[in-house]
Amino acid sequence: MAAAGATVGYDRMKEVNEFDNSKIGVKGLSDSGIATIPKFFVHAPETLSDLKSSSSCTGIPVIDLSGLKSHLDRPKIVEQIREAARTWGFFQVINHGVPVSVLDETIAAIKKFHEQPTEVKAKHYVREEGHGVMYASNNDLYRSKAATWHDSLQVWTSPEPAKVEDIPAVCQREVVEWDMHAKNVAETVMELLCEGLGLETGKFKDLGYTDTRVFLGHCYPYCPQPDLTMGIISHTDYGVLTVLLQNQVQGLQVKHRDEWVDVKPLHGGLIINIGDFLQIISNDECNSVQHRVLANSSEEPRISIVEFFNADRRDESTYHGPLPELLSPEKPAIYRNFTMRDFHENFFSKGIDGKSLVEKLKL
Ligand SMILES: O=C(O)CCC(=O)C(=O)O
Ligand SMILES: [Fe+2]
Repeated sequence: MAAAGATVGYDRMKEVNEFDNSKIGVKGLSDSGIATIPKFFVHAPETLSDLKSSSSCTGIPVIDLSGLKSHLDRPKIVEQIREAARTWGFFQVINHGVPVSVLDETIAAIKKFHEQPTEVKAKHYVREEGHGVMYASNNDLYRSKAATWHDSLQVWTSPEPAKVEDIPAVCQREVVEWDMHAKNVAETVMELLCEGLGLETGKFKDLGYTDTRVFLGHCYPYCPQPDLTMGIISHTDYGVLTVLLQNQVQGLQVKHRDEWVDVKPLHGGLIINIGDFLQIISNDECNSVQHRVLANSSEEPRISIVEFFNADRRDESTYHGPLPELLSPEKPAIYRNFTMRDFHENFFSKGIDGKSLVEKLKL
């Protein structure tokens, strides 16, 4: 008898391989006009039963950075960021210094990349994570239980930057420029977080957290059966901090007080979220929160630009852990010390979903 859920004669791995080898991505499937999605995209009933946003709350905090240079406003901004990092783990910043025209141009360039004909994009289609440029559908296609409805262009920008000529021509200038803008915003936010946590000025910058970066340009094309799959499954980001830019197509949700809350598009805003690494070294003063993207039911593709900031993974032997400055007899360490080797082994063994990285390092 076949196992529950399995269909006699269905060879999942064969279908996944055929899809991967075709290099058409979900954008290609969507453009072909299919009315039903291939079975390997269909998620388990537990995932699908919980797809609607259940919260009536207005959404993640929006923090205006325009008063940063004012001695009166700065302490208020520091407090807002500290509070948002602790409670929501997600917030939007406005008046962050990056011109809105740059946000629009970056989104447009990534959209253009994904809208090129398959044969043009196929030249970049590879599965070699960790360096250079990689365009693929579902970075975790061979590790996940079910595939999700998105394709991504991934560019490693620092400390070992991809060769500029390897970045697709339609978005080369925009990717390189965005990397610098995202770095500036991350430096500002990390500095404000340092202030809020009572850490020495420049602590996160000195630790090199804005020098280790990966750029991702996701595309969530129209999905004909959005109730059967996901855009990206629920996960936490594993690094220090993420800077996220989205177009006007809704889909991102964050978990807050056990409910899914929509992150509504805010033109001109940039979303910031805390990763597992920062939750651990801040000894839970900052929170790395579960988030996910619903499969896109609108004709317009959802585009998001994600820049991950992390500790330098080349140094495998230095120990990281809760910062001693944040510990006291009342607030003892919640996590054990770890090396980046430990951290990455744990990350890749867990797959993208689950909260287990933080859990595994708990004392
Ligand atoms: O597309 C988005 O808005 C979120 C993407 C995301 O969570 C990720 O790449 O880790
Ligand atoms: Fe994420």
